[in-house]
Amino acid sequence: MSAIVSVKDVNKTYDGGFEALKSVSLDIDEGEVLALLGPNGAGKTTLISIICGIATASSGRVTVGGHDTVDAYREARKLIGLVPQEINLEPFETVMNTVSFSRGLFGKGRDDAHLERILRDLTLWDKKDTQIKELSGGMKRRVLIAKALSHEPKVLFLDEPTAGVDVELRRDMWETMKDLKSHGVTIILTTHYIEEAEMMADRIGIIAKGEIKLVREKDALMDELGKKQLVIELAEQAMGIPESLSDYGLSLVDGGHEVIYHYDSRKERTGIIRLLNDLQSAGLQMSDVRTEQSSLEDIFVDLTKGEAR
Ligand SMILES: Nc1ncnc2c1ncn2[C@@H]1O[C@H](COP(=O)(O)OP(=O)(O)OP(=O)(O)O)[C@@H](O)[C@H]1O
Repeated sequence: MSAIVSVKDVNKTYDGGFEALKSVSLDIDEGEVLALLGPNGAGKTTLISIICGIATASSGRVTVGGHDTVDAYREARKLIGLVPQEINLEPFETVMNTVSFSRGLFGKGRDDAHLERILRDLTLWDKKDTQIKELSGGMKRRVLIAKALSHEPKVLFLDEPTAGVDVELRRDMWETMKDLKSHGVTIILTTHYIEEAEMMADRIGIIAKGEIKLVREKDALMDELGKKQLVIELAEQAMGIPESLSDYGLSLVDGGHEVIYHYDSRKERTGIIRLLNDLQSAGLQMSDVRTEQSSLEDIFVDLTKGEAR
């Protein structure tokens, strides 16, 4: 896969001297879904705004489809669809006019079939002649997506697309995103919902205090940083860990009713079988065994500890 968006060493200092981005470099591959996670004020919107050419970087370079977002702004911008955080629609306009006007702004010729397809995909077709002011909040969000897709962009930026929407609509939005991905659209998504990143993303980027802390394949990230533990429930309360088991680094929890063993699931030998045998030899009877893995949320909290501002 080749990078469709390339961010090289971007810095952003706002008037007043606040450094919102510090040496940010990031390549986004064609067709992938990248989720950008970060606490409030981390710099996510600033980064998206710079890539979309709405804000200017203080230094560094961004290209989209090989076009420099400053020197070749128009070409770069044509490839991008942006779904902003805030709903900024004209209340008296109809859905269809809103979407077709947006297409026109990018100099694209009329294509009724394309607009119909987008509106149908987003279950807005029945509302095509309805004025924006008569739509629910969730429908307005979908209009924002339709608008962003009207000029057939290759890269779609979604800035917290499901903030404040109900569970059902959130699921609909996820379906929409999956559908767009299957049509080859590259998606960059900012979100506070870890579950959303876990569900949708191929790669996860974590940003805090204006710096990219890491960018990694989601599965690899969960494997690498997701600590695994084996929880062994004891049939009878134990008063302590027997001396013969001291090498395992076990902890006794739940008032002596559970033993916890941390292990690395990527190793060929996890030590689990040997431990279970040794527990038995030490006279500890087990009533149940389960494994637990830390979630993306645990990983995120670990990496951004104390970084919110
Ligand atoms: N126009 C501006 N002038 C000065 N400072 C700004 C401006 N826009 C943003 N900032 C500051 O830059 C930092 C990053 O803001 P940004 O909106 O990029 O964060 P974010 O990660 O998108 O946050 P959130 O999750 O709350 O939307 C914040 O401290 C913010 O106050």
